Amino acid sequence: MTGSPSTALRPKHPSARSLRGLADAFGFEVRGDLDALEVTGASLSSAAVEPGDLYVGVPGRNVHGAQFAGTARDRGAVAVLTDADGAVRAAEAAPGMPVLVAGDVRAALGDVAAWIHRTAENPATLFAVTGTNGKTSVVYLLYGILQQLGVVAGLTSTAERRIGDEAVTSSLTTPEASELHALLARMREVGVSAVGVEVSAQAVSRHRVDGLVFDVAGFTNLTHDHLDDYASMGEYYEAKRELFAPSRARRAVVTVDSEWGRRLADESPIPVTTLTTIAGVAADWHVAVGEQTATHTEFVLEGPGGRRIETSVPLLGWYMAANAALAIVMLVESGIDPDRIARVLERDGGLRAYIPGRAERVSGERGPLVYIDYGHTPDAFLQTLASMRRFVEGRIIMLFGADGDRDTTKRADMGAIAARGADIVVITDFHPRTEDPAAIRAALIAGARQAVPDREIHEVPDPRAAFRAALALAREGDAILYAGPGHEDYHEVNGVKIPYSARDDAREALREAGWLA
Ligand SMILES: CC(=O)N[C@H]1[C@@H](OP(=O)(O)OP(=O)(O)OC[C@H]2O[C@@H](n3ccc(=O)[nH]c3=O)[C@H](O)[C@@H]2O)O[C@H](CO)[C@@H](O)[C@@H]1O[C@H](C)C(=O)N[C@@H](C)C(=O)N[C@H](CCC(=O)O)C(=O)O
Ligand SMILES: Nc1ncnc2c1ncn2[C@@H]1O[C@H](COP(=O)(O)OP(=O)(O)OP(=O)(O)O)[C@@H](O)[C@H]1O
Repeated sequence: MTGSPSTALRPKHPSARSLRGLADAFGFEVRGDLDALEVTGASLSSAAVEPGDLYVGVPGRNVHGAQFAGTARDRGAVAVLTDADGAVRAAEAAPGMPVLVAGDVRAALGDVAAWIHRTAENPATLFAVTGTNGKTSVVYLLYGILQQLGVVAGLTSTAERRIGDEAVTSSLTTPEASELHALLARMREVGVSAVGVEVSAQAVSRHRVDGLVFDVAGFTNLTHDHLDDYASMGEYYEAKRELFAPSRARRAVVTVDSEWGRRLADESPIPVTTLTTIAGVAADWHVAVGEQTATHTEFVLEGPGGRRIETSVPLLGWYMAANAALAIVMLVESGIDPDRIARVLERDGGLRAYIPGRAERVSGERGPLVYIDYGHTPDAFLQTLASMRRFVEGRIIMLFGADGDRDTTKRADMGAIAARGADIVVITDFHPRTEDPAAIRAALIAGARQAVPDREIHEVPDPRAAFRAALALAREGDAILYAGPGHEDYHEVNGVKIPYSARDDAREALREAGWLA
């Protein structure tokens, strides 16, 4: 695998298409002369424009993108696509640059990007995964099983975008439509025939997956998160539900462990296959979770016609069995013979998957177990702690912080769940962004204290010092769960991304302590 800095992936041999043809195909009003102009890509970030691009100026929360048309032109953009307001700004910023005018630019972008990159022609099998927790995991599990089946696969997730063995770091969970279609075009060039796409609620609301029809859309769960972007859980649910419409997906696989999942299965207008981990809940497929160890989770998946797959996933937590089962059923719904999947999993002794920063064990054979996790919701805390309790012999020390400038209403619950589920709690800073980090820590500590007044709590603002404090408290047989940073390689303070990899730092601290060679 090759890692490289975050950068959008574009096709190496893009087709040049007539700008006039694009304007005609979409009925855009044209200002300026388009004749003889050709377009090879699209970007809605002026900094990411490549020569031959259509620069897409969208009205944002902070600024109107059209005002950066001058920078986009300097970088080689051939024209601007924007709205009426943006057209005025673009004319000021880049006089003489041709402008295409749309009513709602974001709403047009998916189809425009699909047209430019011809992604509707010979598409790969497309899988979408949504839900509050588990999206990245399911996308990696799909990718892993597809590779075991000998399929050249791709993925886009919060952690990485992957084309076969090539990987780049992600910024958004779901790329903007311009980037997503370019990525799919690049994947087609190298023969990728199946792609897993992690779809956030924001992506559906903001048209990032427009211009695509997924073959199978999967749903994991819905729990408290993003209530800064959505006014209520009901609105958050509605945003996710939109993915399960005939214009966006052909069929669905829905985990019906929760009330939200059952509601989605009932309300979805596309064909739905259901899956549950709960005995007694009616569903097409049932998952029985078996032995859970520090490295593996065993499970049996049973479905229609007496289908039975008994296997394991090399990841911690009952929910990874649920995630793996969802991936398997999605593959079955895409047309892959379940017996073939069963044979391949048996041949390989289970699923092969590595998910960066999802309960990733960084400790070695000696000393406390140390996991770095991406969990940043109350439910993720609850599930991971419960899973660890099943095999951790000693104490669990939980280290975490909470995002600044993001859903503040979940902080008390995060503190409370940590205090109830762990033996020692260490509170640190985690992307305070523009908020006062001390206030974020105070909210977490208040939640923890209210739930368990006598819980041992340490407050250590600097994450490096906090991990070392947690490690100093740990003995052989204990475990440290460092929740939040996952795969990330930065710490965001006041708009500045300071390099910080919890995984690397934890390994360094383990070496300093003599626990790791
Ligand atoms: C709330 C939200 O989704 N915002 C996204 C949105 O920003 P915005 O509308 O505020 O844009 P803006 O800053 O006003 O800028 C307007 C336009 O000008 C462009 N611009 C701006 C400045 C400049 O110099 N040049 C330039 O071209 C911007 O690229 C943008 O197109 O469009 C931007 C451009 O793509 C995104 O980077 C930005 O994501 C921000 C960073 C974000 O944090 N989004 C989160 C909420 C998000 O989408 N999260 C989900 C879910 C994660 C999860 O499940 O946990 C995700 O899919 O990542
Ligand atoms: N099915 C699940 N149910 C509950 N919690 C889960 C599940 N799968 C994973 N988790 C927890 O949620 C954390 C995040 O997992 P993952 O990255 O797969 O979710 P995600 O939906 O992609 O999150 P995000 O959208 O924030 O990237 C994990 O580290 C684990 O703690």
